[in-house]
Amino acid sequence: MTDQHAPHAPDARRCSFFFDVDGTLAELQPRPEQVFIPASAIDALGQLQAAGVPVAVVSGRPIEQLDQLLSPLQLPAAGVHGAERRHIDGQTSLLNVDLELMAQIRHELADQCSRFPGLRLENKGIAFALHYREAPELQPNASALAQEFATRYEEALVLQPGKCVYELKPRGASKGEAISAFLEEPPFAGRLPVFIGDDLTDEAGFGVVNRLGGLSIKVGQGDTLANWRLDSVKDVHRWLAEVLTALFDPPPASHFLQESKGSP
Ligand SMILES: O=P(O)(O)OC[C@H]1O[C@H](O[C@H]2O[C@H](CO)[C@@H](O)[C@H](O)[C@H]2O)[C@H](O)[C@@H](O)[C@@H]1O
Repeated sequence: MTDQHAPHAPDARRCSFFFDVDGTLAELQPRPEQVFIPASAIDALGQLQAAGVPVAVVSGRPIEQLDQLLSPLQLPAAGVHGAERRHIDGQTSLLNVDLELMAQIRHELADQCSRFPGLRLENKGIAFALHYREAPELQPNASALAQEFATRYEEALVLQPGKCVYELKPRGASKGEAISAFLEEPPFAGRLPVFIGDDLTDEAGFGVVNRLGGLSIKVGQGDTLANWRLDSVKDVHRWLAEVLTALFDPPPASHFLQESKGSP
């Protein structure tokens, strides 16, 4: 990683923007249900969209939750790490998932998790997250349990480590695939992709964006495929404000974006 700053916020008229949510648009919180996106950031995203700039959110959360977090804005969205995708026309595509098997897995996981008070099971219907943020001492147990289920149900599930969480996502779900698919469709197609994310699940998106010569931006520390870096969620919000300023006024220099080097 270098300290080199990006020269300018990109020209939004030429870009398609993809934003991760937790740790990027929203500060992390002890519990998933405590998360919120500041109204100013929602407003900024709405202004971009209203100006005809394609904007989508790409998250590990289900789209239903993304709509609540972004209310009153409703954006094209990829949820559950790309397993669900809502297009610009409001139609949603879903990965083919065996719902009966997922219900059985949920049952078994809930049963296993009850052995570890403090370990929180987030049930997303077609994916599961084992959160240990509030009980860090349970990290090895969460890891072992997630690994056991990923192995036992390898035809259906893939282990996705995250921040104080081990997620079991449906096989085939990928943020990279979701961003690729958006970029094949109007209004995203033919524009420079910009993707901002903070976590391991975002690396697949960074890879896709890099191959297309776009702007990949990692929030915070850690090895990454991303070419640029922002230090914090607050810097994401400031950078977003810069993008808007550059869209409506002459572009100012960016003081927040730093070039990043290193692989995950
Ligand atoms: O892809 P994202 O939008 O970044 O979502 C990733 C996961 O975020 C949530 O978990 C994380 O954020 C929580 C709230 O800040 C935090 O408590 C937890 O430790 C983090 O792992 C969410 O609960 C997951 O469903 C998302 O997949």
